[in-house]
Amino acid sequence: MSDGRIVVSGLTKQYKNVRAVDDLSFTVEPGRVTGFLGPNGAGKTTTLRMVLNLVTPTAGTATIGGQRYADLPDPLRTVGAILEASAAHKGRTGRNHLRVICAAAGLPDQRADEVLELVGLTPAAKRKFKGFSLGMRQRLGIAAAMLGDPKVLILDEPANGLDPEGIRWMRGFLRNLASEGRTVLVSSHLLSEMELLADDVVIIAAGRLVRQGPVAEVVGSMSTNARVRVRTPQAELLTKELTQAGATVATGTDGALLVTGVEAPAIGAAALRVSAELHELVTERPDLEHVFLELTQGKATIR
Ligand SMILES: Nc1ncnc2c1ncn2[C@@H]1O[C@H](COP(=O)(O)OP(=O)(O)OP(=O)(O)O)[C@@H](O)[C@H]1O
Repeated sequence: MSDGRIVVSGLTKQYKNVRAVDDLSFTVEPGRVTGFLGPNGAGKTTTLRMVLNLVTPTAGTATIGGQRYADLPDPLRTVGAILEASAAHKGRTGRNHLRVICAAAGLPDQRADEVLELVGLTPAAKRKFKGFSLGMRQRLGIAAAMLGDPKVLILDEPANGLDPEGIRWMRGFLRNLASEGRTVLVSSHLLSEMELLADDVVIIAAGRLVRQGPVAEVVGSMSTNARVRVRTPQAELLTKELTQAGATVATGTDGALLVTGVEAPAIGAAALRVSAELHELVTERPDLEHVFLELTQGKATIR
């Protein structure tokens, strides 16, 4: 096993009526947290399942450190994964849940306590799973994934339902794992979550790749279309002046002008030139989640 890089190449999964994953290719680098992002039903879980050899691809390959999961000599110590955070016996304590996994994987019992410590669950070690909050369940899932001290971590929606404090903890935890040189792949359907957690992002919709790159770059490319909201009694006059300056002007339902293509200072200057009185001049950055939905929705058919 070399570096823990995940390479997905031409991966496809055709269910009876649904092409859940469609010729998907991307790379996940070690030493970074990569967000795997897509709306519900985009094919994230199916992709992760194929990477982990739980679903057989219709076409294409997925490798981890150059090998398919099925060919890894010691998969549990190479890859840790959670596909469902809340899967544990209700009456069992957190520690016992982990010990059962240790026993099955041939790991020493003490490893259970080590990973509980790692995820900050030591105080709750003796509590029964049924009393765990969602955040604690997520942490326990991560603890289980860490049992084999894996080089690669694959987490399906680990931040789902976490409060801001939980997300902050998750960020620190995942960053730390990446800084140790591990490969960390986390899925989510929320861009805002990935902005907080990930270095890189792979966006899919309807089983296909939409964007891939550093999260700041991808988000930057999505938020360029700022719009300025302008209210003036001389709407017609200002519209003419702005259009001549290369702007696109639409009128909102409330009569305000919605201007794209020029920034607020240029609009102020245009208003001054034609002596238009300004009652409102507000730059509206598009809500990223909204842009993300637009970016992905166009691709989604009924699935
Ligand atoms: N075993 C299966 N048989 C038939 N269709 C399936 C099966 N598993 C998934 N699908 C379909 O494949 C598509 C992709 O599902 P998948 O669970 O991979 O998406 P996802 O991005 O993980 O979504 P979510 O965030 O809702 O879990 C969906 O349309 C789903 O209904």
